[in-house]
Amino acid sequence: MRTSPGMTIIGSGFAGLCMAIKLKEAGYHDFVILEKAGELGGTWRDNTYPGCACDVPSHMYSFSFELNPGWSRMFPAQGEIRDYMRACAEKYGLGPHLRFGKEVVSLEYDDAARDWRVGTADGEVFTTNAVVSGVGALHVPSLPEIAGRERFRGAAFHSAAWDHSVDLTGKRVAVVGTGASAVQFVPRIAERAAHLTVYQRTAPWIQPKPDFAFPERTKRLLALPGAARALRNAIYWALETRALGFTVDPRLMKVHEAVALRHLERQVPDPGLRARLTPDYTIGCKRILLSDDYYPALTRENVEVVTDGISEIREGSILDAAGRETEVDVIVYGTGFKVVDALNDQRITCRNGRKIQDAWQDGVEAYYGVAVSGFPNLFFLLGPNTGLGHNSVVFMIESQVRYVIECLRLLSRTGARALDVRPEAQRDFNDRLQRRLSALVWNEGGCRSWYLDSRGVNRTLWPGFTFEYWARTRKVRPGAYRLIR
Ligand SMILES: Cc1cc2nc3c(=O)[nH]c(=O)nc-3n(C[C@H](O)[C@H](O)[C@H](O)COP(=O)(O)OP(=O)(O)OC[C@H]3O[C@@H](n4cnc5c(N)ncnc54)[C@H](O)[C@@H]3O)c2cc1C
Repeated sequence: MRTSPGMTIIGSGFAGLCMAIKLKEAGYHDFVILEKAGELGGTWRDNTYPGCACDVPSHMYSFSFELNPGWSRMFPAQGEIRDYMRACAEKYGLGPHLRFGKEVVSLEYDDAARDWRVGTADGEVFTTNAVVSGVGALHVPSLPEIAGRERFRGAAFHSAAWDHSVDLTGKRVAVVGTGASAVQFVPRIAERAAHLTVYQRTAPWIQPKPDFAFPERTKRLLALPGAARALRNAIYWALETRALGFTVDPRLMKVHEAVALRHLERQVPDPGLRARLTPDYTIGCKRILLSDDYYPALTRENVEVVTDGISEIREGSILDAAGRETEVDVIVYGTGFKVVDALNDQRITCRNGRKIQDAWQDGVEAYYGVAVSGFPNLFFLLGPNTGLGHNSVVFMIESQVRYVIECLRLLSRTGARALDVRPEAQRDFNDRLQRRLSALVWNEGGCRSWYLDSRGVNRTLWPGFTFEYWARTRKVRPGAYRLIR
């Protein structure tokens, strides 16, 4: 079957939904949203593990044009965010545009027709003038390469595919990994399991989480004209100050380090355990986590932290590198995700003569994270170097969506059919970006994190303040693009 929408959006997370809403507002109604899953929501649909919540305050982790005075708490839980996204889709009438169960597997540019052919796994082809990729970076679970993993006979699952049919009450549970997800679900498991063994490879930096439920009175106040906006602005600027340490002077990260160490000291009285939980790398080089209940969970009598590494998984046990064998009934992998750099995960072939993966053989890059030279009218949301370590990515998504709409307006104004960013504009932008990044915390002291690619280059984060990105993407510089008629 062949369909010809003017525009195709891939993914129905925050990025895809925002693009769709703003397209409609700008008067473009001829578009589809292709989503591989059976419903919308991206991250907040897939991750249903106990305790799953956002670490950006609710009033900032939402659309600026769709404020929600009714957020129940400072840091929203997964279900509330998913419901917010569903409500947005409903309010802005996205239903007729959404196509579920449509996994995009190929993007082929027809240079003569100036069209993209978007192929889905079930054989449908959408011929479209422009494509916006909102595929997200963190939705392919990563399972560790551990000898014997397949031999384990008990229940075993990844946090992003939580098996709710497995009752952990009274079980001997092992958690592998201590990243952002594990820090949220470990306290919940610890309450129920007979015994919990947490296998930690790298200790995360953790700061207090100023979370609380908003009293009804506060919600009523926030519903007054301008109140929710004022709170959002206050949160925005508070979060931006965190960028001073990330981006201006890494020495400022010492303040963050002191806060985190004090938190650890307060919550973990045992010096031996504390030593094992103290990170040995610069704070900020990996995402700083927020939690008030993770450390207390690790001090429980039924919880043990193993830092020796896992050498083997057996039918009913885990053997650690110190030679200790621990019998377990269930293994939960909190081992994060295979980071999908834009379309560079080999799951989607994308070509205009040459493949996009070949264009990226020296590293994934784009112009402002949005456009890649040689691939006209293909736009990325949260593309290369536009992720954040300090503020809400929804802010970046909104900036990028506005930029894409500006690109479409440029096409309408000039009568061109497509635009292609000039290679020199992309080169110049990325050279400056990487020069700036090389001096910052993510490259300090041999720090390794998923922010860096296999060559140790940061292709993930925006190295500055988010308002700087917002200001620089407000207008499209026509000189940066080649217009194709
Ligand atoms: C557990 C977890 C917790 C997080 N917590 C935070 C947090 O606290 N703060 C924060 O700022 N960020 C957090 N993030 C990052 C989060 O992913 C982003 O904040 C945001 O949700 C990204 O939105 P997105 O629309 O770009 O991607 P996603 O939400 O990942 O949505 C992408 C969508 O595209 C679909 N898709 C992918 N490939 C295809 C394809 N080939 N064809 C069709 N559809 C496709 C996916 O199914 C998905 O629905 C978290 C991520 C995870 C996994």
